[in-house]
Amino acid sequence: MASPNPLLVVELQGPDGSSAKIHAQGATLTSWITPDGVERLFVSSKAKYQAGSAIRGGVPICWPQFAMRGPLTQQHGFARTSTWTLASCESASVVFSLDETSAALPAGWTSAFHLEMEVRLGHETMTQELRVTNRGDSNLPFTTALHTYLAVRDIRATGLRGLRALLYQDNTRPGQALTEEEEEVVRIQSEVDRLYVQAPDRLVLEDGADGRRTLTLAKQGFPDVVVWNPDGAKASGMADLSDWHGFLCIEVAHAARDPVILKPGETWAGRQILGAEG
Ligand SMILES: O=P(O)(O)OC[C@H]1O[C@@H](O)[C@H](O)[C@@H](O)[C@@H]1O
Repeated sequence: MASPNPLLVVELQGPDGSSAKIHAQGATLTSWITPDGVERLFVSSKAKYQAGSAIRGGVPICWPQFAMRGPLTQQHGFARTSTWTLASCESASVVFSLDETSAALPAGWTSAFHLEMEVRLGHETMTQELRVTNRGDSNLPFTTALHTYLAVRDIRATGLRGLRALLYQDNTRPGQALTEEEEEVVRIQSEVDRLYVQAPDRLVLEDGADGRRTLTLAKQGFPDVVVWNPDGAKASGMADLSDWHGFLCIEVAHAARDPVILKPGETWAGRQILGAEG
C-alpha cells in the first residue's frame, strides 16, 4: 500500500454554504468557514505542514495521551504528528484513519489500534468525531483531547460561558486543584492553562466584548475541557506560533481522572459539535 501523503488536503462544502479543510497530516481540521464567510478556526501563519510535525492551529488530535498524562515522553501523543489515510469522502463529510502500521510510533509501542476521525458539515454546525478501536489482545489505556484553536478577534475581549464554579487543575500551578469563580463569563486576562473536570456538555464562546459573535461548543463522550492561551511571554518562546491574541483553545478532553481503558475489540467514540449562532 502507498504511504499516506502528508500534503493531502480535503476540502468540504456544507449544505448551508459553509466549508472546511482537513489535512492528512494529523487528520487536522484547519479551516471551518461558516456561511457568513467568517473563519472560525485559528491557524498560525508559522505552522509547519510536514510529516512528523503537529500543525500549530486548527484541531490537532491528542492521542494516546493528552499533555504528559500517560506513559509516553511525547507531549500530546503521536496522532497529531502522524500522517493519516483518507478512508472515505463525500461533499460534506470525510473520514481519515490511522493504525499502528502507518502511525509514527514511539519506541516500544506494541498495541494494535484503529483510529477514525470524521468531520461532517451540517446546517450551521460542524461535527467532529474521534473513534478508537482496540485491535490488540490486551487492554488499551489512553487519554485524549481535540485541541481546538478557535479564532477570536482579541483574546482580551473574549468570554467563555459554562465554566462557572467548576473544579479545575491549573497547569501553570501544577498540583493545585482550584474552583472557578462564580462569574457567568470567564475572561482571559493572562496566561490560561486549565483542565476543567467534568465540564458541562455545552459551552458558549463570546468573541468580542459586546458578545455579539458567539459560537457554541457541545461535547459527547469527553468529560473534561481544557482552556489554553499562552499569553505573550510564553508565546514568544514558541517558534511556530504567530499571534497569541488571535485564538483561544477550548479542548474537549478525557484527561483529568482515570484514562479510558478499552478492552480488546472495543470501540470508544468522542464527539464535538461546534455551532455558529452569529
Ligand atoms: O505546544 P503544544 O505541545 O502543542 O501544547 C500546547 C498546550 O496544549 C494545551 O493543551 C496544554 O494544556 C498546554 O500545557 C500546552 O502548552
